[in-house]
Formats: sequence, C-alpha cells, structure tokens
Amino acid sequence: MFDDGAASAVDILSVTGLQKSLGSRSERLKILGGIEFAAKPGEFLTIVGPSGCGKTTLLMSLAGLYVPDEGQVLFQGKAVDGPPEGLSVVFQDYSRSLLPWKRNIANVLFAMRRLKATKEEKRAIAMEMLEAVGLKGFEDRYPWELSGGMQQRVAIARALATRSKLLLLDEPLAAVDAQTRADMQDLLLRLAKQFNKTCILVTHDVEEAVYMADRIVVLSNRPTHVVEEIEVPLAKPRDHLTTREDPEFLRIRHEVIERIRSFKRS
Ligand SMILES: Nc1ncnc2c1ncn2[C@@H]1O[C@H](COP(=O)(O)OP(=O)(O)OP(=O)(O)O)[C@@H](O)[C@H]1O
Repeated sequence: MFDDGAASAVDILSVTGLQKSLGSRSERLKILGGIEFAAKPGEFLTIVGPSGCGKTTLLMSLAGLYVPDEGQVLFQGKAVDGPPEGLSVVFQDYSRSLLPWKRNIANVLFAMRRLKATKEEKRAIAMEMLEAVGLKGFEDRYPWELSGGMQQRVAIARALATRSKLLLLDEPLAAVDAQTRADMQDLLLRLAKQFNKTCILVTHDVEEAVYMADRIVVLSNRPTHVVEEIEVPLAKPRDHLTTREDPEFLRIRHEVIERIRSFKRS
C-alpha cells in the first residue's frame, strides 16, 4: 500500500476524492463533495468551515465510522474501511464518552484492552497518562465527581494511553469554560509534542484554529470541499498573550474569518 507515490509514504493520513451523502434513501443530502488533504506525522491540523458544512461527517469518515461513497482515506498507507488501530477520537461530549460506572483509571484501562501488554504495564501507562493530563490523585474517582474540563482530560488521557499515532479531536473544548479552554489548548499542544502525536482538530472557533495549528484546512459550504490550506508559521510553544497579539496571528485570523464569511454570503 506504500507504493502509490512518494506523498503517501510520508503522510500519516491522506484523503482523496472523499464523498459522502447522509439521510434516508428518498432524501439523501450530499455532505462531503470530494475532500482532498493530507497530514504529516507530528503535524497539528485544524479544520474550520461554515456551520453545518460537514466537519463532523468528515472526522467520522477519517475514523472509519462512516463508509465513503467515493474516494478513500489512507491511514499509515492502508485504506480505512472501519475503525483502524492506532487512531483515536476525542468527542465534544465527554459525559457520553466516559463510562460513569467505571473509575477514571478503569475508563483509561478499558480503552487499552486491545494493547499487548501485561496488566501491570497497562496500569503504569494509564497512571502516566492521567498524570500527564494533570489528574494524578484522581484515578480512583468517578468521572461524575470531576469538573467538565477534568472529564475531558480523562478522555484525552484515554486517547493517549491507547498509543494511537493519530488523534481526531471533534470540538473537544467546546463545552468547557473560557479559562479552562485556554489551559486545555496549551495542554493539548504540549501533549501532542511530548508524545509525538499527529492531531486533527475540528473547531468552530477561528482563534482556536489559528492558535493550535501548524496548518489550517478551510472547508466550503455543503457539499464541502477544501478551499484553502493555510500554513501557520507562528513560533512554538504558543502563548495566549504573545501569540494572539502577533501580527501574523491577526493576519491569518482575518484571512480565515473572511473566507468563512464569504460562504455565508454565497
Ligand atoms: N445522519 C445524518 N442524516 C442526515 N443528515 C445528517 C446526518 N448527520 C448530519 N447530517 C446533516 O449533515 C450536515 C453536516 O453535519 P455535520 O455535523 O457533519 O456538520 P458540522 O460542520 O460538523 O456541523 P456544526 O458546524 O454544526 O458542528 C448537517 O446539515 C446535518 O444536519
């Protein structure tokens, strides 16, 4: 599968001609209209687009949770035809993705059940990941005993613990308050670097998209396609004061907002 061009040998994920319609047989709605993009190992991509354009549908298709009508997704050189190993999804709604009857460590361990390691090794990894997200001491609590931001950190620890190379993040910070959100943006960037993860983050928030990204993928209205890919050459680590005041940050933010606005008018 690695011999179809140099690009796929270096891309951890590549998407070509991806089309997807949803709805009933009599009322099919074309959502994805031929998506093309790729992600390199270690890259942090953000995906933005007009409301309802199909961002979640795209992420679900990348995760192998939707079967494409046309085109394909290659993950580590292999066509995705179901949820692949080595890829994890973090959803917006942490309260529905964590199992409330399991303690936090058990939630993390549950996601690791397919890993080839001893019980002790798995427990050590789970503890390391909970510590990495700042939840040392909370491993034996239940998710519902934690704040929203803390619950989402359990979900992130769980995604990290599976040793996935690629994290798909669907608006993971949309439900947390503004201060927690800023802290968690920094946490995600730090973890992505520390554990060498490739990340694809869907967000409604253009400032978040610019702050987090190495590259921004801008989608059009439905049926959606990629209209622009914008490199974000801002220095790392990013900082909520200096990065957000950087003229380059403001220029890119302006460009993305203008792009998305143009779709609202069309
Ligand atoms: N299972 C489904 N059946 C029919 N239509 C669907 C289904 N799921 C989503 N849609 C429609 O497809 C479109 C794209 O939905 P999707 O959630 O992928 O967009 P989005 O860009 O993530 O939305 P938002 O900006 O609100 O987060 C929407 O108009 C939605 O109503």
